Amino acid sequence: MQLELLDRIRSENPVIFNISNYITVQDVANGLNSIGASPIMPSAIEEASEMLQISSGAAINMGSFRSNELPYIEKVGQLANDLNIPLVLDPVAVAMPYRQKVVTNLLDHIHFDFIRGNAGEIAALAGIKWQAKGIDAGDGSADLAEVAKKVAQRYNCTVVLSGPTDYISDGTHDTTVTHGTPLFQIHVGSGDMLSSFIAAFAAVSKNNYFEAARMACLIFATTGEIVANELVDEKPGSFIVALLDKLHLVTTKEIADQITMED
Ligand SMILES: Nc1ncnc2c1ncn2[C@@H]1O[C@H](COP(=O)(O)OP(=O)(O)O)[C@@H](O)[C@H]1O
Ligand SMILES: Cc1ncsc1CCOP(=O)(O)O
Ligand SMILES: [Mg+2]
Repeated sequence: MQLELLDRIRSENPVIFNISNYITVQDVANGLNSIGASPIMPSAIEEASEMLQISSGAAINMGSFRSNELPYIEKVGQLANDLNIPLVLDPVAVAMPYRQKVVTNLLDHIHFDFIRGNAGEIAALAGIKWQAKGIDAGDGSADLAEVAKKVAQRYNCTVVLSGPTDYISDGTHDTTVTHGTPLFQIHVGSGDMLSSFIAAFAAVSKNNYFEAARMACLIFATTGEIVANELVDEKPGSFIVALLDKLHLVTTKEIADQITMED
């Protein structure tokens, strides 16, 4: 288990390029900054290349794209592939038909090293029956480990299917992260933060993308769990402030003390 990837993010301070949604862009920027990475969120197609050349990871979030931004999104994806920059896709609400068409088209042209979504989103990409609900996971009875594995094999990438348990698969290896807190669900942007964290962990992982995904999930969820244990009531506003503070301060020893032998 490479908890030291957290220390490496803090010492290397990798630039992480993001196409964010406009709802949670500030959480993503502050989250990356808190953990020790350096976020950048450009929007002009003319500067995509020069911005990617200074970046060590990239995350594309499909939460609020406009159709006229699709050429920019494709260009960023292609450039990240050309430059060998680890690339994460967050297919927000992809069970909706128009988004499904756009995202599957993107996946046909660009190689994403990671796809991170909730159960509703990853089940939609797997073509498995599931009652998705907009940006939320929704309901269903599929075997989530199998759902993650199917998408990983279909797109030759590492998949993180997040939720109360995070399922991680690269199509060959599978693992889970069982830490976290339900408070993540009452803060819009938790999933978006996790997707950009995966890019930051991948940036310092020396191409061990399965471990990067596992450590991003474990460190994010465990930090949230530590914060939730210190909150007296269910307070979404206090949670995000305390989470950003703790992401900055948490040590690998605190994480190691919080997790169990099976992790
Ligand atoms: N009920 C829960 N208990 C513990 N952790 C959770 C719970 N729901 C979500 N998480 C955590 O919240 C983070 C965001 O995941 P998720 O809520 O699935 O994404 P999204 O916001 O895209 O739906 C992940 O780190 C996940 O482990
Ligand atoms: C509310 C909303 N609408 C489109 S994207 C978005 C934010 C999604 O954030 P997350 O997937 O992290 O909950
Ligand atoms: Mg989401």
